[in-house]
Amino acid sequence: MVAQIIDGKAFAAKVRGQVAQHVSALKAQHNQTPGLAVVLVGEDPASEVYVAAKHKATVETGMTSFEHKLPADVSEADLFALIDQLNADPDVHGILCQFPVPEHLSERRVVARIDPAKDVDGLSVVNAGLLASGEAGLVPCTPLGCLMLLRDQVGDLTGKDAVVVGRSNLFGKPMAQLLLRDNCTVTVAHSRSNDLPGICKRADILVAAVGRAQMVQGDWIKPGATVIDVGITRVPHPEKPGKSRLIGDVDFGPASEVAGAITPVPGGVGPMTIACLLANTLTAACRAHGLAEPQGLTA
Ligand SMILES: Nc1nc2c(c(=O)[nH]1)N[C@@H](CN(C=O)c1ccc(C(=O)N[C@@H](CCC(=O)O)C(=O)O)cc1)CN2
Repeated sequence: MVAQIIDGKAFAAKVRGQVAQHVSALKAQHNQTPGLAVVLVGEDPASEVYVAAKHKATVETGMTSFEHKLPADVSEADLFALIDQLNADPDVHGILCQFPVPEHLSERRVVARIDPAKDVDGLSVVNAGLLASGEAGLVPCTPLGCLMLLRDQVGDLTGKDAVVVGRSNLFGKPMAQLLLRDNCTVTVAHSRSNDLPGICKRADILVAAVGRAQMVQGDWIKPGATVIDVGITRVPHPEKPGKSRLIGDVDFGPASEVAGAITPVPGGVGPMTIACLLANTLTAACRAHGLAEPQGLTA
């Protein structure tokens, strides 16, 4: 079997197009423009690239982008003062602080300071609780993107055996909640699970987010399974000295000979993260103005 390659880049472009259409209607019918504020602390090169990509995508979909760059040694008090100001700003519907933050700051405390209704990363305890209790909140962007790819690829997920490898608050736990909400039978496994290969081999849907490059082997995969690879590790390029390339948590070559469908790295899950951030910002703006939420762009 040769797996179908799931084109996350193309799907993300489709989602961004849908967001842009809704934004245009929101402006025309209600004179409202969704606004996203991104806070970057310090000068981490990868974070600067992601923040620039978020700004570009926000503007391209017709939303307002507010960028705030703070020095690496900013105090927690000064960062919180900015977040408080953004929480109170009616033109700002979504707020996020790009991670990682410098060591003297706590990601948990930063997220907790953001108004849950504007927490478009969906990482606050309030939004995690809403997701776990099946209520409407804001869902973390990468799991939401994976769910959209799975619904598009598989159709109805009811009754499928889904295995999520990884148990982080950022990804594994919300991914498991979303799959459960779509009626999958969900197992959350991790690097210390007994017989990880055997657990993975039961999965109709295998989501790998363990954070170890190429850990999931081809012979761990059930023939015909749908495999979603969330890992992104930058490694030296084997053939181009001085260059690097990205690899996932799944050993792609052997896995794609067994799976029915698989996301590549890059070009799979990654682009969905920013597309879903825009979708969440639109959802937050609609809720703030008491308007109907966009269909198909939420969980
Ligand atoms: N506050 C947040 N911080 C971080 C998040 C997040 O969701 N919220 N996620 C990551 C970084 N990230 C977005 O912020 C992100 C990561 C990867 C991609 C992406 O499109 N990756 C491409 C490859 C890009 C490349 O060539 O380097 C892919 O996988 O195809 C988008 C966004 C950490 N911080």
